Amino acid sequence: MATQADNSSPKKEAHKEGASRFRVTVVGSGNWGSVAVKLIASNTLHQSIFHDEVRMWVFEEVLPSGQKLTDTINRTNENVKYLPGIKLGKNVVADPDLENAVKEANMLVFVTPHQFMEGICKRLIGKIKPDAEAISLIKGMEVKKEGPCLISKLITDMLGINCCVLMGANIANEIALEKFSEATVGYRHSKEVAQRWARLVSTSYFLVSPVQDVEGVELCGTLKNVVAIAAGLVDGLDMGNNTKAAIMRIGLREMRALSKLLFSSVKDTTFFESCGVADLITTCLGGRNRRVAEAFARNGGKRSFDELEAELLQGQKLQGVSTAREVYEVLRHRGWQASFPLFTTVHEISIGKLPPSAIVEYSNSSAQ
Ligand SMILES: NC(=O)c1ccc[n+]([C@@H]2O[C@H](COP(=O)([O-])OP(=O)(O)OC[C@H]3O[C@@H](n4cnc5c(N)ncnc54)[C@H](O)[C@@H]3O)[C@@H](O)[C@H]2O)c1
Ligand SMILES: O=P(O)(O)OC[C@H](O)CO
Repeated sequence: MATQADNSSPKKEAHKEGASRFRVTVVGSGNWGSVAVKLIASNTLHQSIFHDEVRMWVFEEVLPSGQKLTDTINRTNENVKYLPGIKLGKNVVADPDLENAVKEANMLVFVTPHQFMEGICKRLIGKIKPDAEAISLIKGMEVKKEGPCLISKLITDMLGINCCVLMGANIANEIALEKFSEATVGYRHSKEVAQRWARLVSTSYFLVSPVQDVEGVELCGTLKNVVAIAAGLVDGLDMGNNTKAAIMRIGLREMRALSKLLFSSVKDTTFFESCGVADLITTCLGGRNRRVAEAFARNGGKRSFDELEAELLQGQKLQGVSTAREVYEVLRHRGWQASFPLFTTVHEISIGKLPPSAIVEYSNSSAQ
C-alpha cells in the first residue's frame, strides 16, 4: 500500500506540547540530493512531527562566477549547479560544514555518490546523535576483503545506527518537475520507522511503499546501474528496441540471481516493486549511465568513461562503471563469472578489454 503524506493543508498542524520534533539533515546536494531536499522541505513545513528546517550538507565548490555554491543556494534557494531552475523551499539551509550539519539531526538522509560514503562516515564517527535514524538513497556498494558491503550496512557498521533505504524509478529531474513517480523504502525491523521515512518524503506526486527487504531493495538500485550501461551500449550501437529489451531481461535475471546468492533473504516480490523492474526500465530509457554508455559506444570505446562523464554530466557522477568493477571483483573472487556474463562483459568493455559490440555476443550466453 502506498503511503502518502498529508500535506493538503498549507498550515502546519498544531504541535503537541512536550513532543519533540524530528530534525532532518540531508547529507548530499547533487541532482537527486537536491530533489530529495525539495520533497522533504515541502513536508516538514506542514507536519508537526518534523522541525521546519531542513539542513543540507553541501560539498563546497566555487562556481565560475567566483561565488561559493553554498552561499548561492542560501541566497537564491536554488542549487544552481545540480538542479537549476527549481526552488528547494525557504526552510532549506545549505551548510558546507559536515559535522555542524548533522549535529542536531535525528533523521539523517544520505544521498551522495557511493564512492564518497566511506570518507563521509569516517568524518561522522562520534559526531551524530546516538538516537539518530538513517536512510540511504544511494545506489552503489563497496567491496571489502570479506565481500560486498551495501551502503546501508556501511552506515550501520561505521556509525552504529539503523539504516533504511529508498530506491525506485526516480530520475531526479522528472520528480523535480512534480511528475508522478513511485519509490520503495526497504526496512529491516521496524515498519513504524519505515512509515516515518515514507511520511517525510511522500507527496501527491511521489508515492512510497515500505517493503521488509533492505538488501533486496538496495541491490535492485545498485545492480540496475550496470544493466543501464549495457542498455546504453546497445543504443550507441544502434541495435534497436528488441536487443535492448533482451539486454534488460538478461540483466534483470542477473540482478535477481546475484542478489539471492549474496543474501538468501532477498524476496522475489521486491523485483516487482518500483525499486526493481520499474527502476530498471526508467534507467535504461532515460538515465545518465545509459547516456554516457551510448556516447562510449558511438566513439568506438576510444574515449574513456571518465572523460565522457566529465564532458556530458558537468560534475554529476556515474555509478554504473564503478559498480560494474565492484560486482566483477565479487564474481571473480567467488568464481561466479560464467554465471553472470552480462555483468562481467560490462566491466570488461568499460576497461577496454572488449569492444562495445561484445555486449551482445557475450551477454546472451546466459539468455536461457
Ligand atoms: N540523479 C538521479 O536521477 C538519481 C536518482 C535516484 C538515485 N540517485 C542516486 O543518488 C546518489 C547521489 O546522486 P546525485 O544525483 O544526488 O549526485 P550527482 O551525481 O548529481 O552529483 C555529484 C555530487 O557529488 C558531490 N561530490 C563531488 N566530489 C565529492 C567528494 N569528494 N565528496 C563528497 N561529495 C562530492 C558533488 O558536490 C555533487 O553533490 C547516487 O548514488 C545516485 O545513483 C540519483
Ligand atoms: O541517471 P542514472 O543512470 O544515475 O539513474 C538515475 C536513477 O537511479 C533512476 O532511478
